[in-house]
This record gives sequence, structure tokens and C-alpha cells, in this order.
Amino acid sequence: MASGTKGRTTLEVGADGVAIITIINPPVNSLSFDVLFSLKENYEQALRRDDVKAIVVTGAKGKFSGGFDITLFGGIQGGQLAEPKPGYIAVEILTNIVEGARKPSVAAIDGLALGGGLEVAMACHARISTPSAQLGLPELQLGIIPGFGGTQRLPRLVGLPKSLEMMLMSKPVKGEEAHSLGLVGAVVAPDQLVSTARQWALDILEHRRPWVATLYKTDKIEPLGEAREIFKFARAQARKQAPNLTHPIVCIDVVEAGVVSGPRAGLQKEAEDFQKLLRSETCKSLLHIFFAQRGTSKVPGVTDLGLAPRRVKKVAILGGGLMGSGIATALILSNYPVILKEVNEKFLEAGIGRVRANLQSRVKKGKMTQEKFEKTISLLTGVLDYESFKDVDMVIEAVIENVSLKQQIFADLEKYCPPHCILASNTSTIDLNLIGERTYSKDRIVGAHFFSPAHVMPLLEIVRTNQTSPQVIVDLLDIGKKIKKTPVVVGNCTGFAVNRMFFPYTQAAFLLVERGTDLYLVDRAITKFGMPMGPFRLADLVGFGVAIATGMQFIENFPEQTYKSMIIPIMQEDKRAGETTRKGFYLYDERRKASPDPEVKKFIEKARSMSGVAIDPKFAKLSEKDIVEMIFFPVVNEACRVFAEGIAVKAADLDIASVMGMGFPAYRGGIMFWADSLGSKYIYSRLEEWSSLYGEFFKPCAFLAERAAKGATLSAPVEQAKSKL
Ligand SMILES: C[C@H](O)CC(=O)SCCNC(=O)CCNC(=O)[C@H](O)C(C)(C)COP(=O)(O)OP(=O)(O)OC[C@H]1O[C@@H](n2cnc3c(N)ncnc32)[C@H](O)[C@@H]1OP(=O)(O)O
Repeated sequence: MASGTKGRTTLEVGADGVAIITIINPPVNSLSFDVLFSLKENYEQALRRDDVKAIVVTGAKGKFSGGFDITLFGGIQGGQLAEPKPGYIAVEILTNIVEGARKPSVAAIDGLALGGGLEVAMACHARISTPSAQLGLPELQLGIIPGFGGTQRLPRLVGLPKSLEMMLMSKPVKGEEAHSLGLVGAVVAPDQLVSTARQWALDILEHRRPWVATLYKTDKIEPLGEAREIFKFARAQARKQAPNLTHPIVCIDVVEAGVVSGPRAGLQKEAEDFQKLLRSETCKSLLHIFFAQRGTSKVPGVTDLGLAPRRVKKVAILGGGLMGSGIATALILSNYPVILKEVNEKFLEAGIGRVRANLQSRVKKGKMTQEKFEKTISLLTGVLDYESFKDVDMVIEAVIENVSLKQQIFADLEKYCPPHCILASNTSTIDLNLIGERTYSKDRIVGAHFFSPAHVMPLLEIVRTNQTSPQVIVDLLDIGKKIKKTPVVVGNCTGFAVNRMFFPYTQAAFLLVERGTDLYLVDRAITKFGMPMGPFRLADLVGFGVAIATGMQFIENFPEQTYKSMIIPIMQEDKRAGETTRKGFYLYDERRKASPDPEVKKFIEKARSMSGVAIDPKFAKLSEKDIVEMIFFPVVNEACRVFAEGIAVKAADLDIASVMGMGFPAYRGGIMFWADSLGSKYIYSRLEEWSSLYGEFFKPCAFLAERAAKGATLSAPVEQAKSKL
């Protein structure tokens, strides 16, 4: 059995009689079993030693602890790693030894105190933090609940509503807020942290400060009747926000058990439920997403070359439309000076207005001060020519999807920008080789595909051609991280990774309704599956103009994979363009609330007759499961093509692209992970059956056929699978 060997704690006793126990396990001082056992041993030693009067627990290098070592969960789930009996750490170590000690201990928190890290700190008799420290219990983002007593101690320190919010939203608080909540006793500068904690521990010993065993605190817990109302409300909210997830409800149940039956009973239930949740599919999927997200910035042949990102001091953006203004907002929010170029005064004014509005909305929501607003907007300069492009380090073109216009722009950019300048396009579908056809410096051309609204959506698709230099990719990865996006590096083709997966999603929906499935039923089934909205509601949101323009690109480039439906063009003829015209597949009131429109039926009938298909009674009676599979298996099929073509380097990158670019539910692990949970054979056989009944659109690709024949997973690396085959 693997031991989870990693990390340790150290013990150092000062002349003042305070023992400092330091957690050491880079990079985030996570709590491996070795760290936890070493913590126990050092505690026991400190309690035994006569020269130790009190204890301070802290973390090395400015980080208290990022929580239990997540890399060990896989081993526990797979049975390769032995784990202590339930409650051993929460009860025997943290409650009986740390909290129950005859010597007081204080946690000195800088940097991170997350998950198990905060749980260790809460077992101490007091906590001191720095202002920038982050304290939280984010376990629910991994599909589990806190397992080291956090469900019992956090409510007793900050009250039920706040503790439930912090756990259910996986939302940490910073030092000052932690102080006002009562989670920490004082906030001090980092250089005073340990000395203050030492003194605090001695003060507790000498009764100058209270000696608090948090588990038995009751003053912050609401009376039972009120508590029950809080739990009821929290359950209703959790069910509304994530109807497919059970672990938020389990978390509330466990907190309630402690309030109703006492904290020891609460600890017992926490331990049992933690074990169960750790083995759930939701936890496995969310863990996969955690690591996949961190893996996207590791690109073989690019990030392993030892290249350091160059400093980008100034960025120019071409086009101040929805995308350009969103990108400009994202950049100035991260302190990049930006030049926004438009073709005339009117458009320029409108573009700058959009950026201002994006920032103003933050001010309105209390997320930005007026002072910060002024400072941020001052980083934006509007221009009408290329004069000021001579010293920019990166240009992002964000004009309309018109090939010849983009070709002209890139040829111009080469003339006006310095030779080191990165030439990026925000195209969502057009092949970059086409865009750069009239340029010489093709190594500088790269795709920077943002998703709308660009200052909000978390994904950045970085598109490389065969000629894009690794340096340019490293630079863009760095910028992506600085503007808080998750970058995914993909190869060049029409639609790249995200839009190639989106295309069959919409197409399958058209096929279904033309054959008789109710369109609102399709949207309902897909939202129940966990997508933020169904394909028809999405088409309304994106707008029919964009849908037709991108659709044309696909039809031209992948004719054999296309289901040719006329629904959208027919509806557009009727002056429907989606949500902007308040009429699309839905009707929209002035508050943008969507309601079904019975008139849409007639457009579907017309499209049906143009496609030459008849209503099939089977389609009118499809179960929700069938709808989900008929919509998503073509997406899986396309993801397989994208993977097999090398457009995505790793299947996990497609998982992230689907979660962050399409809204695929993270708790299903992303498109490829989800597909593997169903099995390549099953998906292949269903697609094969539908393709014989309903046409080429469903035809499984060679990659899928091959993997299904061998019973291989879809996510296995292409080379590895090849060698297996
Ligand atoms: C029983 C208990 O209740 C159960 C638990 O404690 S479960 C764990 C609860 N803790 C968490 O959920 C925190 C998870 N981590 C994070 O949110 C973020 O990593 C962070 C805020 C700590 C740091 O973020 P950031 O500075 O952006 O760095 P990030 O790239 O995410 O992480 C740095 C490295 O630390 C690793 N890491 C982060 N947290 C870790 C953890 N808890 N265990 C093991 N490794 C961890 C990351 O995988 C990454 O490794 P890599 O360099 O090999 O890719």
C-alpha cells in the first residue's frame, strides 16, 4: 500500500516556553498523512515536555495550509492507499489531543488556511491572521464536506448563516472579515504574526485571554427554532442552485446533526458522511476537474522548453464591439494599459462606453470603488489609426468574422507594430492560416479566443498554428493567468475546440425537433442534465446572426458532419434574431424573462418540409435520457475527432474546454470524462444505430470506433492508445 509519504512538521521550543510547530509540505503545505501524524507526534511531545507551556501552530513560507493533500484522494478511492479509521484525525488528533490539551495553542495564519488547514486552526484555542490570509472550507467544490471537524466548529465560531454560506459556496474570507466574524482573534502584519501568536498563547495560559474549546461554544449558534428555519432555507437554496447534487444537502444535515444532537454526534456523522462522499462519482469528477484545470498550462513541447514569458506592457485591441470591449475590460482590470482602435468616432465612443458600462456594473454591485474605477478606465485609450501601435507588445483583433477584412488587418499590423509584437485574433471559428495568409511573420500569429462576456467568462482558448512560436504561447499563457482566465492551448482548425463541440450540440437539437421532439422539452432535459441553458435558449442568447455566420463556416468545412436545418434562417426572415429582438425560440419580456412561443411551431413545420423529413412518433416520446444522449453523443463524437486530430493535446483539456467554454457541468467531470463513465462501447453502439436510422450526422468517427472495438477509454492519450491497439 502507498503511504502518502510527503511533508512533515517541525517543533522548536523558545526561551519563553512556547513551542512552534511548523507545517512544511510545499507548495501549499497540504496535510498528507505524514504531515498529520507528524503533527500528532510533535503535539504529544510538546505536551509531555516540561519546558513547553504553550503551543503555536503555523505554516512554512507564508502559507498556513491548503488543506488535506488532495493528491491522496485518488489512492484512497482506488483502495491503493490505506486511510485511518473514520474520525481518527477529527476526533482523536484534533479534538482529543489538540483541543483537549492542558496547554493552550494558537494558530498563526498567513496565506492560506483552507479546508483541513482551517480545521486544524479551529481546533486551536485562538487564531491570529494577517490581513491577506484566506480562510475557508472549500471542500464542497471537490464534492466532499469538511472532514476534520469543520462542519461543527465553523458554525460555532461565525454562526449558522455565515458558516453555511462559506461552506456551500466554497467561499473563503480574508483576514479582516475573519476578524469581524470572530473566526480570528486579531489581524497583524506578517512580520508580527508569530510573535503575537506566542504572546497570545501565554496570555491564554495566564488567564488574560479566554481559553476557548470551540467545539463546545454555543453563543454563536442560533436557538433551535431559528436554526431549523435557517437549515430549511439553506436546503431550498441548495436544491434550487444545484438540483443534481447531494453533497450540499449532506453538509447541511451534518451541521444540523451537531446543533440538534450535540457536537460529538455531529463529528461522528461528519466522519461517516465524509467517507461516503469521498467515493461518490461527483467527488471523482470534481477532483478530475481540479487537476485538469491546473494541467492546462502544462503543454508538452512548449512549457517544458525553459522559456520565460516576456513582459507585455501595452496591448492594442481592434474593434470595440461586444467582444473587443469585454477583452479590453478584462485587460485593464488586471492593470494592462490598452489602446482600443475603431474605424470611426461613433464606434469608438460606443466601444469605450461598453467598457465603462462593464466597470460601472462592478461599482454598482459594490465590487469596485469609484476611485478604482477612475484608475482602471484611465488605462484605456481610444484611437482611430495605427499611429500608436509602434510600441505595443500584443494586438488582439476582435472585428467581425470576415476573412478578407481580417487578412487586411493582419497585413497592416505587420507594417505598424514592432517586430516582437504578438499578433492575436479573437476569431471564434476562422482558420488562423487563412487570417494570416497575407503576412510574413506567421510565427507571431496566434488565436486568443475569449468567450462572451470576455471580462466574466473564465476560459481563454489559445490557438496555435504549426508556425506559432512556443515563446508566443508561453507569453499568452502568462497573460491568461494574469487576467485570471484558465487557458487551454489548442491546434488550429475551423472552430477550434469549443465551437467544434458546440456545433453538433445545436445541430442535434435541430434534428430532434424536426423529427418531432418538443423544443421546450429538449431545453428542459438539457438543463436538468446540468447545462446552464438548453440549445434553443442558447441560440436566442447568442443571436441568430452569429449562429448563421458560424454555421456557414462549419457547413463549408465539415459538410459530411452537418445536419442542414433551415430553422434559423426561416425564423430570421420573420425578423426574429433571438433575445435582442425579444423574439427567437422564446418570447422575452422587458426583464428578459423567456416564455415559450406557440408560433415557433409553424417555423419548425416549414423547416421540416424543407429538410424532407417526417415526424417520427418515437421522437415525440423520447425520454429525457434519450434526449440527453442524442444531443451529447454527437458532441462526444466531435470531441473525439478534435482529440484524434491533435487539436487538443490531452482529453482533460477538452473536459476543461467543455466545462468552462460550454457550461458542461463540472460535477460530471467534463465531456470526455463523462463519456468514459458511460463507456466507449455504449456510445459507439448508440451512434451507430442512430446513424443507420437518421443519417450521417450521427456516424461515429474512426477514433471512437477504434476505442470501442478495443474497449479502451476515450481519454487515454492518443499515442498510448495507439500503442495499445
Ligand atoms: C478533510 C478535509 O476537510 C478535506 C480537505 O481539506 S480537502 C482540501 C481542501 N482544500 C482545497 O480545496 C484547496 C485546493 N487548492 C486551491 O484551491 C488552490 O490550489 C490554492 C488556493 C490553494 C492555491 O491556488 P494557486 O496559488 O492558484 O495555485 P495552484 O496552481 O492552484 O496550486 C499550486 C499547486 O498546489 C497543488 N495543490 C493545491 N492545493 C492542494 C492540496 N490541498 N493538496 C495537494 N496539492 C494541492 C496544486 O495541485 C498545484 O500543483 P501543481 O503545481 O503540480 O499543478
